[in-house]
Amino acid sequence: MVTLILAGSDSTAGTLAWALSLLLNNREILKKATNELDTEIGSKRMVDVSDLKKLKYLESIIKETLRLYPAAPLSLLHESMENCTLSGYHVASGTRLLTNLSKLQRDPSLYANPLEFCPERFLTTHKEVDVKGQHFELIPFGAGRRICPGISFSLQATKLTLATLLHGFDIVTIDGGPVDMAEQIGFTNIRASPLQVILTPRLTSHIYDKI
Ligand code: HEM
Repeated sequence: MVTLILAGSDSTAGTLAWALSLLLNNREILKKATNELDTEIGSKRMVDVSDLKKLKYLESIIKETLRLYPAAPLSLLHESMENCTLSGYHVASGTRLLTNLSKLQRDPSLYANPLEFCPERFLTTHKEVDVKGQHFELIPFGAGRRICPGISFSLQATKLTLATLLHGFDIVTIDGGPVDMAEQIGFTNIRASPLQVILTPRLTSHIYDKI
C-alpha cells in the first residue's frame, strides 16, 4: 500500500502541475482546451467522468505533457536475467539497465520540433501513438510486464482533474508572466518551484456547490 501511495502521488500531481505550466505558457493551446470543454460540456454543469472519452484535445495535451515531462525520467532499474543482445550491444546477465525516457521522447528522429509543446501532433502525425506501452516512442509508464500498474488510474485522475480545473476556472499566473519551467531531478521529475496561480470561477456560482 505504501509503495502504491509513494509511486502514485508525486507522479500524478507532478504531471498535473507540468500540464498546467505548459498551458499557462501556451495560452492559445489553453484556449483550445477550454473551447473543447465548453463545446462538449457547456456551462450549466461540472465535468463528469462520463465526459472524459469525448475530450480528445485534452487527451492530446496529457500525452504531450507526459512526452516532455515523464514523471520517472529514467524509468526504473531492470536487471537482465540472462546474457542477451540488445540493439547490437551485448548485455551480460545481471546487468542493470535504465531507459532514458526524457531523451527518447525528445528524440528529433521521432518527433519534429521535439522541444515544442504541440498537442496537435497526437491528433495528426502521431495520432495512433498511445502511452500504454505499445508504441516505444512514447512510454512514460514503461512497457512490458513491469509497466506501471497505476496507468489507468493516473490517466483518469489527471484527465478528470485537469478538465474540472480548466472548465471551472480561468487560470493565470500571479504576476501575469510566464511560468518558470525549471525541473527538480529526483526519483520523480517535479517542478523546481511550486506552481502558484490565481483561479477565477467561470461558471455560475451554484454549480460549485456540488464540489
Ligand atoms: C503520471 C503518473 C505516473 C507515471 C508517469 C508513472 C510511471 C511509471 C514508470 C515509468 C514505472 C516503471 C515501469 C518500468 O519499470 O518499466 C512505474 C512503475 C510503477 N508505478 Fe507508476 N507512474 C504513474 C502513476 C502511478 C500510480 C498512480 C501508481 C499507483 C496507484 C503507480 C504505481 C507504480 C508501481 C507500484 C510501479 C512499480 C511496478 C513494478 O516494478 O512492477 N504509478 N510507473
